[in-house]
Formats: sequence, structure tokens, C-alpha cells
Amino acid sequence: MSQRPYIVGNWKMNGSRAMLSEARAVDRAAQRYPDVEIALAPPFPFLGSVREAVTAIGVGGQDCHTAAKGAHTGDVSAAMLADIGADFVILGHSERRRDHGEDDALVRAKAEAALAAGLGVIICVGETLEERDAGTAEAVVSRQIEGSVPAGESAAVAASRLAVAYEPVWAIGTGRVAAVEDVIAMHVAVRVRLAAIFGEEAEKIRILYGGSVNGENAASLLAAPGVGGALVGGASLTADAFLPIVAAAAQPEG
Ligand SMILES: O=C(CO)COP(=O)(O)O
Repeated sequence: MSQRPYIVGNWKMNGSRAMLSEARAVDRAAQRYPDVEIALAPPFPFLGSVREAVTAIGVGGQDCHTAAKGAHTGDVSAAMLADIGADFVILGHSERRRDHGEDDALVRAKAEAALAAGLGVIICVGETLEERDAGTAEAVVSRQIEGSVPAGESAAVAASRLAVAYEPVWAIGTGRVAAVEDVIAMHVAVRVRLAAIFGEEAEKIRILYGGSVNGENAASLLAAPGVGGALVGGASLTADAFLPIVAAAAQPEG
């Protein structure tokens, strides 16, 4: 894979202004890892401050609305994210699908809005434990890709600004990381679906793994064929926990 590995910290609904110091520490350390693309997605209230505090890493939101503006109390548009200097947005995370009833069609509409606003997009997919046990994990994830990826985009836009995060729901926040061979198989399934939509440019779309990634398991996950990076939750909340994952991405063979 030609692109740099992409290591993204999703702070979810965690943090305070005090965590700006963690973002600054990650940003300072980023200079040591020019071969890794590093980014953080803080909660909306802190997004602007983090953006102003860092220079070497990307900054993104955790959601956006489908509309550019209007009467949508509590929502944030992709245009607003772009306006404050955000680089990307995470869309369709399983926690939003669960907490806010987001379905594939809505995720796709948000992705279209975000790409139109010039942002990068990370679309999250992943099966539940019941679906994995029933042997339907690949079918579920293929269906999510088909439904939530903006197929009308040009392959060139997808190749440069779209990423997919495979995050098995049962591995998120549980300490139970997926087996490397399962991660490889799922990433192949995602890639096949993306290739059906975008043709050979789909090779360039980064597919990240997410779910209990930490400094110990990152090297073996990131060395797996087809794994273009990691979407990290709990271990992204401090620079001390996050930077070993970045270091593993710089030398994935460990
Ligand atoms: O959901 C995740 C990232 O988006 C993964 O969270 P954890 O790393 O806490 O398991």
C-alpha cells in the first residue's frame, strides 16, 4: 500500500479543555513520525481549540448533518467543520447508529455532504457479535458498504478523501480485539465491495481497523495485509497511550 498509515484518535464524548495538552503532545511527537498520518477527532466543543493548538496532525469531527445550514437545533454541518479548519469527519460510527438510529442511507447522505464541503470522510462499518456468531459478518459489512458509501462520487475523489473503518461492534471498548486473520478477511471483503463501486481506484481507499487497539496489539494489526491504519477510541485519550500506536504504525513489523 502506497499511502502512509492513518492513525486516528476518536475521543468520542470524552475530554475537557484540559485535554488540549494531550493534543499538543501528540502534535509535537508527530514530527518524529513523518511516515504516519495522525489525526484526532475531539468532541465538537473542543474542535476549534484543538485545531488552533496543532499544526502537524489532522483534526476532524465525529458527525455532521446532511444539510449545509438551517433549522436543525443541536446539529453541526459539514460546511461548519470545514470553516473551522477541520480536515475530515467520522460518519456512521456504530455508537451513532445505536444511539441516534442512523441507517446506511443517512450515513451516505452525510458522506455526500461532507465530501461536497471538501472534507475527508471516514465511514464506519462493522458487525455485532450475534451477526459474527451467525456467520453473516461479511454479508453485513458488505451491505453497510453498499448502503453507506457515496457511490455517485468519482473514483478519484473516493481514492483521495474516503476511508473506511472496519470496527466490529463487539470489539469496541471491550478489550476484545479481533483476531488478525479475521481482520484480514473482513478488510478483503470491504475492499471487494469498494472495488465493485469504484473500480481499481478502490485500491487507494484506506481501510482502518478499530476496536480495542492499543500500544501492545497495534503492531500485529497494522502489519496485516490490507490494514491501512487504525481508528482508536480509549487509547487515544492520552498522548502516552496513543503515541505507542503511532510508533507501531511507523514500524508495523514491531
Ligand atoms: O470505536 C472505536 C473507535 O472509533 C474503538 O474504540 P476503542 O478503541 O475504545 O475500542
